[in-house]
Amino acid sequence: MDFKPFVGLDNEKFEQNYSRQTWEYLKQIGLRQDPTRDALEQESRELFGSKANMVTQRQECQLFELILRFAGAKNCIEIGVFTGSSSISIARAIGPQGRLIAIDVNEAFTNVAKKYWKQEGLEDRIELVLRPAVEYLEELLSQGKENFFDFAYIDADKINYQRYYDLLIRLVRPGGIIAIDNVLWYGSVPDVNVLWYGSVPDVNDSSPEALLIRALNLAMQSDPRVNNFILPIADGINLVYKN
Ligand SMILES: C[S@@+](CC[C@H](N)C(=O)[O-])C[C@H]1O[C@@H](n2cnc3c(N)ncnc32)[C@H](O)[C@@H]1O
Repeated sequence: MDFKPFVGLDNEKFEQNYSRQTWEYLKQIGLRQDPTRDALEQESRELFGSKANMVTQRQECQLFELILRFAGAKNCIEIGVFTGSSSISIARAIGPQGRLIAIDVNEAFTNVAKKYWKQEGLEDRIELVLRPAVEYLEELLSQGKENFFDFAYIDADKINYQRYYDLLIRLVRPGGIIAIDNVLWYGSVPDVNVLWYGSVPDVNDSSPEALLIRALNLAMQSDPRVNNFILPIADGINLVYKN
């Protein structure tokens, strides 16, 4: 694959100016206070230890909440619920008339999510599906749900990301949005073949996940069906608008 070198102006200067202090400020002041999320994160840590790092980060949740409110989204689908962080934001944003299909395979994780959905009065807006997501998305297509969803969030097993994208691009309506999490996969996705001011970055992860996400990001950049942008927050979100 040939890469075109980046020829636009860039903002590296600004990014380097974000000191540790600025990042702390952004975390403390740039995000809304959210006691439910405080409790959910603490409980996830107590119950599941380091797996709690899977919780979708607050800045992403906040961003989804705003995007969905702007878009007036009603029918949403999420792959990867864990203890409910992102589903709470989606369900809040879609309002009482909205519906979120939340898919996961782990009952212990989603029992925690259910507790917080109930506490927030969101349980009527969320349908939990405990099944492997590929199988369920295929079933939705066979039920005629093509072009049905306003928003889809992909945040589950990375190895199936391409399949999730291929299925969701059909299930989401034109004008709808797909958000894909972890598209930088902790910095392992940048490709050694992409030149950076004539030198190569010192990352070259060839794990199946890194290769797969790298290929997906690359293919999406010129996919005529969509318009997209990788946001460098959290572990990278590919925000995809279906044309
Ligand atoms: C990164 S976590 C999701 C985090 C969640 N979005 C949140 O807000 O905290 C990934 C989740 O994907 C689920 N998962 C893994 N493989 C799956 C599959 N094949 N189908 C559906 N869910 C799956 C896991 O059980 C786990 O809860």
